[in-house]
Amino acid sequence: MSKQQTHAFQTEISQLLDLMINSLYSQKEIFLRELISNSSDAIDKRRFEALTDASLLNDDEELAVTITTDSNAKTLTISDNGIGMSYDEVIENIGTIARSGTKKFVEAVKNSGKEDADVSLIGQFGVGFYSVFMVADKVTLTTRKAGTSEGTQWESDGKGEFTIETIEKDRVGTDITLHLREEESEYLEDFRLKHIIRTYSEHISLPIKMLAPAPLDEDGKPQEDVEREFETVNSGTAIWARPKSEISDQEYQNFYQSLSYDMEPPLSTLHHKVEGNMEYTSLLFIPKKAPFDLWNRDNKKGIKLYVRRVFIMDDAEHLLPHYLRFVKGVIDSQDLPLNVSREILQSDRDIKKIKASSIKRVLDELTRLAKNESEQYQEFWSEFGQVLKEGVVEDMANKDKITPLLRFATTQSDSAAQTVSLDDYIGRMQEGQEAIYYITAESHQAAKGSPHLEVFAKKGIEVLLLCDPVDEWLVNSLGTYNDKPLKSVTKGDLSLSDEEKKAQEEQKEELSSLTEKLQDVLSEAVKEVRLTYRLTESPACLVADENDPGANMERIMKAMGQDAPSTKPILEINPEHALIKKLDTNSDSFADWAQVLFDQAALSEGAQIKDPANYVKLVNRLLVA
Ligand SMILES: Nc1ncnc2c1ncn2[C@@H]1O[C@H](COP(=O)(O)OP(=O)(O)OP(=O)(O)O)[C@@H](O)[C@H]1O
Repeated sequence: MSKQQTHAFQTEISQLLDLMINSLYSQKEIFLRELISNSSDAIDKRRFEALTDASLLNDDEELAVTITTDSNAKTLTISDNGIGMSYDEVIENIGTIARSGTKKFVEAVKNSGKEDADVSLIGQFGVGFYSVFMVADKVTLTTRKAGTSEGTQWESDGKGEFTIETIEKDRVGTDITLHLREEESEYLEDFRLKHIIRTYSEHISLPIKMLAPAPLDEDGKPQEDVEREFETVNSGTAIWARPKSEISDQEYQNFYQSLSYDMEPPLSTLHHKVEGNMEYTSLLFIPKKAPFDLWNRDNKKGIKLYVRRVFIMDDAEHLLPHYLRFVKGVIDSQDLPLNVSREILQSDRDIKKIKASSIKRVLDELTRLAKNESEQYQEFWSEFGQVLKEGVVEDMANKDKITPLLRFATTQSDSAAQTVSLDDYIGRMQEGQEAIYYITAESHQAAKGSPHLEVFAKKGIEVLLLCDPVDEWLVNSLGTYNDKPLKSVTKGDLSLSDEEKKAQEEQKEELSSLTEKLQDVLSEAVKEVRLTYRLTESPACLVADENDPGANMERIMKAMGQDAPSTKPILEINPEHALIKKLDTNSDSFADWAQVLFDQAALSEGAQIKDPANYVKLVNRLLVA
């Protein structure tokens, strides 16, 4: 039974289409790349599904993308014999459900002033199909899903609505016909179309076909009565299968772009052919710039797996670990079976070996960059450092390789830029300094301003300033580096000389009634009150007990929606500070002073105080007094 319906586009898609039609003027030609890439994906899917259900593909059927034009009707048609779509899939994929990138794309286009940049965003945000409305005022899509007998037709002028109906269609696959706008007739010219295909889709490992020119007659004019044949326009060879020496930088870059939609050339290109027991080729790229979806944990695309040039899946997970998710590329195995499943991949020994070698290649390359091209490495670090840090936690086997690649902000410089390696730090350690000191905080500013650093500044000891969320896990996993333990400046005791210890013991005795009274008054908020020698300018600070997680970790756990055990901090007071010297345990306002001291210590760490209004009231009362 035929059904015809009219639907409104989802609001976000309408906004997107409005931008396509009215705001993007340059490089409109990329619509063709987008359609070819969708067709190629659809063909890959059909081939893949046919591996387990042979009825989905006839033996004699050549899988290809075909491009035809009709200059009278002013239409351009892109056809494929890929997997196709069912009626419901068309509704879902094209029109009603915006992809995750749609909203971001709309925002990015609105925010950017440059037209070129606008167009480059289309691929990155996965909104490719809609780019047809840059050149067409009406688009007709007909499709039939492999394994079904019914076709579907979708049509729209891109202005708010589309119609959809069931139709008869004799071939499996998808045809997309663009009714070109008056001013876009260049896309009817063979020469122009071939140029676009060669520019963007040269490496698609599928034939892209167009009608060959008609043979010429004796006068050199095209013969009109002979039937023209289809010819393949792209070279269609997989670039990774060619010898390295024959591939130009530009070719590598074009291929990288087709994988990543990144307009910049990659930072590094790693192309290896492995022979012997296990044969495979890997072509990996390290990008210069982070893509917008780097932090999307569901985004697993990065490395494409091929088996003897047949695309198997887009799934970086088994081929590279999560912390190298920014690497793009292809791995093509000679030995795996074509019908390899995700489950098999997970346990396959060869895949594990390929993964281990790929990790090694990427980390070796980063080590090389860090050593020889430090400026480039620094740029890499500012884009991907936070992600690479996850590797120390995630990949124990390679921890020793990753750790020297880490870069930190420290008290040595004013800037928040992460530029200091642990080797740099160790090279600058003071005589007798046993540990690598660090502080974790919510922001660089909070870390830098922490009173805990006062004594370190006085002694000239450098401290790592850590404020990325992953840092807490990082320092826990690191434990030590080159036999030097990593130590938080906010935890536990400072190691001291014997004389210092003696002097402190005496002072502790002297002030014991003060610390006891403070502890009494603040018993709900603190675990202990004790003297400190880590402060020079502040009256008090909070420290965590040696085995407690610490305030920053608790804050992060809460932000992640996890139950953090609430541990009480230790209040340390600076016996040399005028305020502490003036504290009078017998005064009526002692409890007020104690509370203000505690709140100030929390504030100076960048933490929030429980009752800000009460704090203000107390301070004012004390000021007036
Ligand atoms: N020729 C086609 N054959 C089968 N399905 C298609 C075809 N073209 C598009 N689709 C379906 O429509 C969806 C939307 O396509 P669109 O180009 O907007 O985004 P995408 O291709 O998913 O994103 P990206 O550009 O990041 O790959 C596709 O994911 C696919 O499911």
